[in-house]
Amino acid sequence: MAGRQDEIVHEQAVVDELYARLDVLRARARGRLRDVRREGPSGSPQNRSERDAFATLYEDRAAQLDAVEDRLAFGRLDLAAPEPDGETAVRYVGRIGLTDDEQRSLLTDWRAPAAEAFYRATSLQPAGVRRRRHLVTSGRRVTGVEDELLDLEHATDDGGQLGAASLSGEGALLAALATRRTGRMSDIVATIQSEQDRIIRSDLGGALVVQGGPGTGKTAVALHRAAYLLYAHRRQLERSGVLLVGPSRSFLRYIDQVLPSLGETGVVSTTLGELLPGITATVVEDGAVAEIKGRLLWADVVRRAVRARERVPERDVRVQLDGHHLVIRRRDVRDAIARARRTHRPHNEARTGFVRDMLARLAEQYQAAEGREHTPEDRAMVLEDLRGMREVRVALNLAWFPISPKKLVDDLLSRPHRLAEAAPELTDAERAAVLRAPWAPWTESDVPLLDEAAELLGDDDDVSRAEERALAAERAEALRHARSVLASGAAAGAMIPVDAETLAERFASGGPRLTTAERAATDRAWTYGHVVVDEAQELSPMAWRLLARRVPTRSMTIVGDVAQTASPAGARSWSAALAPVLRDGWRLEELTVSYRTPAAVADAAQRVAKAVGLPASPLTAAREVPGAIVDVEVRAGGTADAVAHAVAELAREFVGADGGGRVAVIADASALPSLRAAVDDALPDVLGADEFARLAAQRPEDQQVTVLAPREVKGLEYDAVVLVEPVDVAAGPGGWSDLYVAMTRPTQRLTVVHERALPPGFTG
Ligand SMILES: Nc1ncnc2c1ncn2[C@@H]1O[C@H](COP(=O)(O)OP(=O)(O)OP(=O)(O)O)[C@@H](O)[C@H]1O
Repeated sequence: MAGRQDEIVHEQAVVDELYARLDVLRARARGRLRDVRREGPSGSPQNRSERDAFATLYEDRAAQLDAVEDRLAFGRLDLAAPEPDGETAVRYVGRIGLTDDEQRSLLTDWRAPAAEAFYRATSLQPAGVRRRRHLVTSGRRVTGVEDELLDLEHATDDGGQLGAASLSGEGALLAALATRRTGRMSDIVATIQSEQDRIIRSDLGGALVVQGGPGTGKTAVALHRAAYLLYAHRRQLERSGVLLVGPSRSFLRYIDQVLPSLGETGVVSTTLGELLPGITATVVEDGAVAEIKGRLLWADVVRRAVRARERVPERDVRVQLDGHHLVIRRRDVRDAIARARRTHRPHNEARTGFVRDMLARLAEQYQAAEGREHTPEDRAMVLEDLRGMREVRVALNLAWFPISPKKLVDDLLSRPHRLAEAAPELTDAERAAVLRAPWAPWTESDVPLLDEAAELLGDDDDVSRAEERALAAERAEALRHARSVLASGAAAGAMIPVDAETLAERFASGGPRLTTAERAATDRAWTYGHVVVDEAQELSPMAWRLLARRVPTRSMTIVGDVAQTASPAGARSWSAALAPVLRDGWRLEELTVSYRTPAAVADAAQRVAKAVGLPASPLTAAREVPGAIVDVEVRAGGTADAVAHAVAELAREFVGADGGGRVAVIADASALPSLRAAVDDALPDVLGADEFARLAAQRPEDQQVTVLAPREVKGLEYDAVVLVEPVDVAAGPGGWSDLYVAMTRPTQRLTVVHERALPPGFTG
């Protein structure tokens, strides 16, 4: 024991030194920020924008250094041989890389190649590692060390354990898994397992699908991969950005601390419903309608709907200019439409050419009617007159109607004749299911249709194009300037890795605040360097089309579980879901260890999945928790009381007054109101009025005790779950998948309350 205590004292000294260095760097970044701000708003606009740009860099750096306080250093590698450069054979691994003023490495960033062995080395393949040490810390204090000896030849009897176990840093891992849930996901950087690390560090190129059962760390891995890719491919990704698509706002909130704690803030996180600027689609739609709207055939439907706005009139239209009769001839319109279509430009943009063509034909008729050759000035005037004539405008609009994506899709979904014309492949019943009132609120499955429409229509906005050209010129100028600033060494003192392009963008954006993420989030057609999709099994074929457009390189990380698919529009097989957009251009990785659920819960969920034919991946639980399943069978009508009693007891056991600990009741949506009332009745007696008042005052997203439907707990987790009448959950909109999701939410305890028989497999 004394040996171990000595080790802790030794590591404390190292950790103290690392925090001291962190404090120095923080003070420096703040000092520089103060200096820049002190200069005030004087000087030329160029100087001001330069100062703003540097201020942002220092702010970012200060924020990054603040974010890494918790568990700054968590690992140590003792290497078998001195490294080639003669540096020390001991390497510390932490949240970020730190060097001293002479650029000697003090701490290795977990994402650096030099840290890889910390996650991957095993006693069979030690990769030069003799000992791997996990540092257990609380605040800045080292409270323990956990050693694994990997290179058995050099093993000494120093209390370390053999690294043959399949879990690395088992003690640290199990401790992390057993801690109370806070309602926010935390990073797993200190305990990433080797099968997870392989995925996190997988190449940037191409699409990577990560399939894994519930609780295998898919979300955690996806987030750490985003942080890794931003580190390993910073130049490429910082400017194009990374997009993270999650299933709901509450899910995004659940994960929103992970990337900042890894020092990364540049990821655009969104749901599909909020992906298009100017649209917030939060209405939950009936699954059957979502399925119809998610079918790929809508690509053709929307295309036809656009084409329907380019149409030859039923008859020629006669107009008069200065007493001369002119005819908007059907055949001219047909020719002009054909010619405009041949440009393959979006509808609203191609319209300009169509109108110009038609006006030119009318101007020719006018010249013929006048019987004299027009000078260029005459011609310009005639064209101007024609353009100003109301009848001409109306006739040309009818032939080629300028229309916004919203209007096009709204018309399509609210006007039976438009839908019938554009979607002949749907049955009458399907069309009736899809039709809704004009300007009804947008739903999530409308978003891919709106995006499809926006692609085909384009934005008829000459102004924005002109602005873009001006911006490009401004950027080029800023780049020239940034290069000269860098050459002058002005950024060197900042100790901030910055290249000319990044600096130029900061200069050119005219202000300090416009990050890549912000610019990307407001530009519908932005193409990202990488896209991460979580709960990807829920996406419809049309949603995949939309996402593929966001990343022309197809560099994607797609994580999900086809056994948890609740939406009828979603996927039951990755091949089927991805073939239309990726063909076979994707690679598959599987995660098989459940870190969340206790073994008994994971086993029960697997048995049910197998019994009902869900495509569940193999799943081994990382840990046993005694008494993890509690079966409460009640007489008819006794459910609400039993649930209330169970929740109250679990709240007493798991919920802390410090805000830690989460308990959820999960039931079919129809049962929620009565269960909520029963729980609210029971809690004060068991917990006391004060504790109940504290819980009742919590905001919905922070509630430590909640009553929810399966779709609301997707991707989330709780210390304890009360699952109510499993057969009813399975009969709900998400079917057996909903039950599978509900069963696999707890980290410690699953209490099942039921009046009717449990589903097949539940009890083994
Ligand atoms: N290597 C690890 N170290 C510590 N905790 C881990 C590790 N891997 C996963 N976890 C924890 O396990 C839990 C489940 O992880 P996560 O939510 O990423 O799983 P998932 O596969 O996305 O689950 P679901 O399919 O239910 O959405 C989380 O609390 C996560 O922090």
